[in-house]
Order: sequence, then structure tokens, then C-alpha cells
Amino acid sequence: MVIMTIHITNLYGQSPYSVALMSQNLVSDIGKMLGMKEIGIYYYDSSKENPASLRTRFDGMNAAVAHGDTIVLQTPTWHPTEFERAYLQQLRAGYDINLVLFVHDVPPLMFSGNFYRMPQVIETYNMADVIIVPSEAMLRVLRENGLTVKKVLLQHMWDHTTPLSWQTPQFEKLVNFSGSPERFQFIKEWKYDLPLHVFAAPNAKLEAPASTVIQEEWKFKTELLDKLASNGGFGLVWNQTEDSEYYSLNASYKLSTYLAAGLPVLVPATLSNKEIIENNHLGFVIHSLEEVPEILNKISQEKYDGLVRNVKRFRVLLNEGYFTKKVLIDMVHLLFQNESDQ
Ligand SMILES: O=c1ccn([C@@H]2O[C@H](COP(=O)(O)OP(=O)(O)O)[C@@H](O)[C@H]2O)c(=O)[nH]1
Repeated sequence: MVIMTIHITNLYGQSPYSVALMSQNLVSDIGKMLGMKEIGIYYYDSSKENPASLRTRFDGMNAAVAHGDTIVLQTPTWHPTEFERAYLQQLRAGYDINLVLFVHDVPPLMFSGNFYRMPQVIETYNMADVIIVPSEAMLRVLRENGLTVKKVLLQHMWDHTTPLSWQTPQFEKLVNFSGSPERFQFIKEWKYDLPLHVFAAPNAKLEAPASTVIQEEWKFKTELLDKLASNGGFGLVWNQTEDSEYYSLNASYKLSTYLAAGLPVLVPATLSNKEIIENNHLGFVIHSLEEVPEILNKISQEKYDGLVRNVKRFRVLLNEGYFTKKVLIDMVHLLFQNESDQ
């Protein structure tokens, strides 16, 4: 007899280029490995749905939920906050359950124009028994904005469970970047005498890129890792121009993609989890893009190969999903033990 089922939500219906979709699928797949059941959340324009049909939709999603169960909501669902709040309220009203929020992104902090929505978002977070947030810095900001949930866990880093590329990256004086030129202004302004290989969706190509900006085709999963590994060089994490401080709070998905491909990384000094890069010697922490050519022109073959060896060792954690497994298992302990009066 099962006495407690853990359910975890998973997003459906977004474009295959959606990183939100990829990351939710990843967490839900690992949750299922640990025996959790999935609740699918379809992405559509829910703002026009009337409350009665929304309630029926939620009842359908909750068909397998019973008293005593635990629900992990991966948030944002990219529906309006009202949708998430209504869903959680219906769960709370209908069942005696444990609620966990696994926060991937905080939309009011991603886009400054949305900051006015912060109180509503925090109110929704405060419905949780346990909340999982990307970093200590994110937790601080959420606390400053009224987060009261006592039981908190940190994600630290995204996993990347795509089958690995077994190629060993070679030292090349080039930088790989995965992300759209629309979001990352520095791509348009790349002025260094070093190739910048940009991996972005087909609809996000630059009209007239600098000759050192090489626009790669979008690649899925292992193909992406293979191409990054065969390009060699480094993987770059860099801020968007606007709202550039967000990487000091979230966990960057591309960071894990590069490491899974075996590439050493160049990351901004403001990155929330830069200590992981420093402590494990996985690349360089930089303060400005000006440092990129300096590093690439100076680094020796031996030093590069040493970084590649460190990455090869570390990436096992990502490939086997150990950051996610750890936080999901810690979540169960935190729910059912009294150790957390933090
Ligand atoms: O050709 C490509 C280019 C990008 N990506 C994915 O897009 C992510 C980068 O997305 P984003 O810039 O939103 O990540 P973050 O800002 O979290 O680092 C990468 O990690 C890849 O998983 C991909 O699958 N194929």
C-alpha cells in the first residue's frame, strides 16, 4: 500500500526551443526516477478561461492526488500568477497535502517592468511548506520581499542528463555562447579578434554579424554537446544588457550545458554559483569581456588540458542528475523531519 505519493508538475505545450520546457522536463524525469508521479500542466492562454472551467481542469490534473500526498509545483508555469495561486488554493482546499514549490525563475526579477507583480508572486510562494530556490542570493532577495516559508533548500546548479559527448575538447582560441542575440546584446557588439560561436534558434539570427561572430545552427541535446565539444575552446556565460543582474540570482542553464559538453567556462564574477566554478577549477571568473582575449591569448595548452580534466570529472554529477536528485531527496527529509527551524 502506498501511504504517500509525491507528485511533480511538468510543463507541456511550449516550443521545442523553450529552455523552460527542457528544464522542467529534466526535473520531472529525475523526480520520476525517484518514484514521483507527474502532473502535466499545459501551456495555453489561461487568462481567458472562466473560473468554473479552470476548476474542472485542475480537478483533472489532480485525479491521482490523495490526502497525505506531496505536490511539487515547478514554477513558473509561465501562466499568470493567478493560475498558479488558484491551483494551489484548490489543492489546499481539497486535500490535506504537503506543498513544495521548486522555483526555477522569478519573472518579476527577470524583467524589471514586471517587478510590480512581486507581492503576488511572493504571496503564492508563501503557500508552500518547502521552497526550493536557485541560490542563497535569490533567497535573500525573496526574503527582503516578504518570503516567510521556513523550510528552504538551494538548487545550486542545473543538471544536464543528455547522453554525453565523449570527445575531448581541444584548446582553440574561440568562445562558444548559447543564447539568442535578441536577449544578449553583447553578441551584436562583439569586437574581439576571437571567434564567438553563437548557438541560437533559427528565428534569432543576426542580420549582419561581425566577421568574428559565427552563427551556428540550433542543435538539440547530444548534437549540441557534440558540436560544442568539437568546437573546443571555452563556453561563455554572460549577462543580458538589460536586467543584467539576474545571473547573480538564478542558476544558468547554459553553464551546465557547456560543462556537460566537457568545455571549461568563462563566467561573470556576479554569477550566483561562481564558487562551484572556482572551487572545482572549471574555468575562469571574469569581470569584463575584455578579459576574454587576455585569457585565451595567455593560457597554455597544459593549463587548458587540466581544466578539461577537471570538467570531465565534475560533469558526472550533472549527467547523472545528482544536483536535482539531492535537492528532491533533501526536500522529503525537510518535509518530514523537525530539523529546519532556520
Ligand atoms: O542550439 C542550441 C542553443 C541553445 N540550446 C539550449 O538553450 C540553453 C540556453 O538558454 P538560456 O540562454 O535561456 O539559458 P540561461 O540563461 O539559463 O543560461 C542552452 O543551455 C541549451 O540547453 C539548445 O538546446 N540548442
